[in-house]
Amino acid sequence: MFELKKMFPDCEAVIVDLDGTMVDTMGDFAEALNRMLADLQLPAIDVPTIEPMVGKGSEHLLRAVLTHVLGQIGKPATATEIDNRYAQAWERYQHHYLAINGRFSRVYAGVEKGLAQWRSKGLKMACLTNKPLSFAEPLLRAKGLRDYFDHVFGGDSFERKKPDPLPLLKTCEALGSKPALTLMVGDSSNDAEAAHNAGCPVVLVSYGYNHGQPIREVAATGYVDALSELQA
Ligand SMILES: O=C(O)COP(=O)(O)O
Ligand SMILES: [Mg+2]
Repeated sequence: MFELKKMFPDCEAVIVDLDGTMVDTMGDFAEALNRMLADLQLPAIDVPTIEPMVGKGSEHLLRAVLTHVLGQIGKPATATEIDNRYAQAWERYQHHYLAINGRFSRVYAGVEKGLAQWRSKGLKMACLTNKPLSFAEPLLRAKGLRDYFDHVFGGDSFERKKPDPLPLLKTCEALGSKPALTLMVGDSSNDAEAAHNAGCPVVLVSYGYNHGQPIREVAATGYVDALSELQA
C-alpha cells in the first residue's frame, strides 16, 4: 500500500497515463496494425513484437512496425522506404483504430477504485497519454473513465511528447498545480523521464508496457501493482 497523503502531504493533483496504466490496449493495437498491414499487403505482426514498440506515440509505432515487417520480407527498411509507405500506413491505421477503438482492450483491475478515491479527496486530475487525442477521448468514454478527469491531453496536444517534460508542465499549468505537488502515475520509462525532468514525483505500475524492460529498473518515487494501492 502506498499512501499518497503520507508520501506527498501537499499533493494537489494526479496526472495519469493511459496505455498500459489504465487500459490494456495491446489487443486494439494488434487489431488496428494488422488490418493496416493487410491493406498495405504486408505480413502480420504479433503482440510480443508490438509490445516493446508501444508508448512513444503512433508515429514511432508505425515506423517501428514498418521497419520490422519490411525486414521480414527481405526489403531494405531504409528511411526512404519507410517514408514512402508512411502516409498510407497512417491513413489506414487511423481508420482501423477508430473503428475498433476499445473493442479489444480492457480496464486494468483497481483503476476505477483508484481514480474514484483520488477524485473524492478533491485532487485535480488529468489524463496525459502519447496516444493521439482523437483515439484517447473515445476510449476513455467507452470505458467509463472520462468523467474522472478535468483534462485529457494526447500525444498531439503539445509540441512535444513524453519523455519530454513539456506535456507534463503544460498539464500542470492547465490543472493549476505546482509540478512538485503533482504526482505522475505511469507504466514506462517515458513517463518517469518526463516526470523527473518536469520536477514531478512519479509512481509506476508493475503491469504495463515498459519497452520490454523490467519496470523496477526505472527510477521512481514508488511502484504499485494496482492503482487502488495508491491510497488517497
Ligand atoms: O504510444 C502510445 O500510444 C501509448 O501512450 P501512453 O502509454 O502514453 O498512453
Ligand atoms: Mg503507458
